Amino acid sequence: MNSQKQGSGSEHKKVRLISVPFWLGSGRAGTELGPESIIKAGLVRKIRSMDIHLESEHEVDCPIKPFSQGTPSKIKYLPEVMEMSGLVGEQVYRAAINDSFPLILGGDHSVAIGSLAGLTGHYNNLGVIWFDAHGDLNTEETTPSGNLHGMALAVAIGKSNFKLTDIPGAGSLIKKENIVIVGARDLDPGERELIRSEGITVFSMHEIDRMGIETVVKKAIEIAGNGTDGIHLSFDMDCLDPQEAAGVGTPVPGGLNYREAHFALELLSESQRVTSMDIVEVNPLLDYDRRTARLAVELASSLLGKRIL
Ligand SMILES: NC(=[NH2+])NCCC[C@H](N)C(=O)O
Ligand SMILES: [Mn+2]
Ligand SMILES: [Mn+2]
Repeated sequence: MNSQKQGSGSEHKKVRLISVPFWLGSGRAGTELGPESIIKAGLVRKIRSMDIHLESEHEVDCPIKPFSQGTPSKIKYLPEVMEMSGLVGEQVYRAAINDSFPLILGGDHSVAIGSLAGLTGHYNNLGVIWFDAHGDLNTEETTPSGNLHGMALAVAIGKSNFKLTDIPGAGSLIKKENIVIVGARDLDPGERELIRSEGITVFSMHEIDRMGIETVVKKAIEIAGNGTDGIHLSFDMDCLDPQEAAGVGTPVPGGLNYREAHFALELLSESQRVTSMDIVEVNPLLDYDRRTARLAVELASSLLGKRIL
């Protein structure tokens, strides 16, 4: 179903919101409330106040209650994650072929497997920028937790036994040279090894401290945008410092501050190369006063073109 497309990502006139209330990839309930929380924090109002057509809102009817307990494995809830990914992929694919900008609200970061399944059905060669405190590059062998959100990128590039291409409707795997991780500061030993052996580009917090967020994001756009049909931005809210975004399942100190995050998204918006976005890991149960969800709304509007002046 490859209807190859050169995505310009220019002024995203049409946005399709795809809510994915799902937590089974994270081993901890709460992220299934993320989409509702982000919408209650004013996302729809914000988008409508900008010069953007909010074309439609979909809620993906994904499994909330586990059904795979009868098949114990080291990897938790694999059948549920696969079902969710197929359903999300279908919606994301439909948005993309309709020339809409898919804005996917997670859910834990395993929902990105669904986004990428749908997007690769449409784009032959997609770049991916992955904002995250983590690498999400564990495999069945290296995962310390068995949680699939910590494996999502490995799935996307085909390094785990469970591969993106196992999802019905997915196109090809994401090429490792087209992905860039930004904001990492908590990598497991197996992830470090994989990053080294595969030569995956990671701009950790160390590089952000050293070069500044502007240089890092410009380099990330160059790498993920080089020869690709578009860039998928997968934004794990835990890339932010827990002082800004406490409502995430796996907070790690020393993350991006408020202005760095906004500036990063403004630069990505200006580049006109981003063709889709996920916002994941918002867990309102761990939040204060919906602060993390409100921040997600502001960051999404920066990406969609909101400017101070
Ligand atoms: N998307 C996330 N928040 N991932 C957290 C992953 C944590 C840890 N590296 C794991 O594999 O379990
Ligand atoms: Mn993540
Ligand atoms: Mn993370």
